Amino acid sequence: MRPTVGAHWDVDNILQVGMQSLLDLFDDSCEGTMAVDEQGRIVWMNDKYASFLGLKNAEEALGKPVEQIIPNSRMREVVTNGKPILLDIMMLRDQPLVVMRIPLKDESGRIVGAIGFALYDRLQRLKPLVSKFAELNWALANTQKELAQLRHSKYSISSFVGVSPVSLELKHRARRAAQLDTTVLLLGETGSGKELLAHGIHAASGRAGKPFVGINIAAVPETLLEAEFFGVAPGAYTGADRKGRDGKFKIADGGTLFLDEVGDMPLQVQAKLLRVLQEQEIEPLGSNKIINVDVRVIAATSHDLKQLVADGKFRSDLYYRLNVLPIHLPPLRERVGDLDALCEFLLEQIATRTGMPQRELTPEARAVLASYPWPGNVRELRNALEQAGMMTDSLSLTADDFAAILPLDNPVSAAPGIAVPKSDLARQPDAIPHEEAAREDGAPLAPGSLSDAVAELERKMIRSALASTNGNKASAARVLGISRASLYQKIAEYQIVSD
Ligand SMILES: Nc1ncnc2c1ncn2[C@@H]1O[C@H](COP(=O)(O)OP(=O)(O)OP(=O)(O)O)[C@@H](O)[C@H]1O
Repeated sequence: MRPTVGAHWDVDNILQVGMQSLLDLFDDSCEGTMAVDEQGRIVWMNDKYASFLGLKNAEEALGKPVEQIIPNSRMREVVTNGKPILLDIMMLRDQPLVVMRIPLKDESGRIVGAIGFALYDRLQRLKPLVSKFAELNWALANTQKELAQLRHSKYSISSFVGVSPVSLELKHRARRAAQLDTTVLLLGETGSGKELLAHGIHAASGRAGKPFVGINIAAVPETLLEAEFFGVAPGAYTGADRKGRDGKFKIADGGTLFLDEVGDMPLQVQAKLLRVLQEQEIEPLGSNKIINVDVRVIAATSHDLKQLVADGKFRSDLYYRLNVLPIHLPPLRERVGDLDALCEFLLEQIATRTGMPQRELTPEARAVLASYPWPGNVRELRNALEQAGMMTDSLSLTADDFAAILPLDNPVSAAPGIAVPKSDLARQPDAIPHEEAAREDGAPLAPGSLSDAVAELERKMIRSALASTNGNKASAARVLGISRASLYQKIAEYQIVSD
């Protein structure tokens, strides 16, 4: 027995009357009203809403699936889960509508449909809310557009500057690779243009309109790599990842995923990558749902992958899977015929970026550059040109300008795994020779905490290593004898600015 209120009212009555009054109120104050059945088909609509929607009359909408008449409608959601949406803003015909949707249930509680109310002309009191919504919508659309632009390739194959026969052949191979939708493996020393070429291949491929997503495997801590690749399901973790997030494979869906420094991938992740390459499906962490993806992989490495396979550090099955279409990028010293074109291009780029006048090279300077082994390849060449330009006001860069920059007497070893000459370290303003750091002369060190001193030493060593490898982190990590992941961590920790 339900409790009664007063003499003539019982609770059921109050609810019924209350509901009727509420519906009347909404019907009266809302311009648009409509109802759907349990299948999401429109069963009723008022004439005002019909005319707002551009229909001749309400009958035109009857019996149609709601989305056919109102594309953004969430009425079906309400019918499916039985939960009301009491206040929502919906864009319709480029206009914001304040809407309310309520499920309709029969006496047994079964959902039989839903009713919706929309306000559009009389929004005066809700104006601040609606303007805020419009602002946020606009900002979101802009950000999405920017992101999409960023994810599109910045370069084409012709951005790879090179006129020597070997470069022309390389670009020819890249163009062919672009037409085939297979995995590509780019092999070459650091700074030789692997990433640039990967962008170019993507841009020349049928996937050009879709995202180009890059990931530097060496820069991601091992523990985060799987999440970075495959994503995280909502609720799998607490904290920032609580809501879940897409992995790079999902983001690159339809486009190209560039796996830089693939040789640095831990064995456990290699097994998972192999599966994705074979099946074209991923399983986000913490979910047991398989998601299909359509991604073309371009992998790159400066390591000898075959050697890594022989050493048991790289899976041979993954190696064969990646090595379908290998492209070898020769080091700069093997294509000196490109130097003039490259210098001209880089000097122009530097001038544009720095706002300084564009420099030229004297014939002697060209000869000096041609005789240098360029272990850091084009990246090192650009740094050398920029440094030389900063040291003189003259429009011409001479051999002397480079003498102070390039260690000609003591060339850096050309192979990856660079041995940095001491002269190199000493030339850097921050460098501290080992002798000084050790203070074998017994001179007292300034007092202070040991950890501060160690941090300072680390900072200086990292700066020196980066400077002597022209900002190449892979080589700098090797010089320092630490993993690349820890170098990246320390760079972030000490806020060291590097290329
Ligand atoms: N042929 C080229 N023409 C123009 N710019 C080039 C060329 N090769 C390399 N570069 C430039 O040199 C820099 C290094 O190139 P990139 O990052 O592609 O090398 P990488 O081989 O991927 O190096 P890493 O192995 O260190 O990642 C970039 O700024 C790139 O634009």
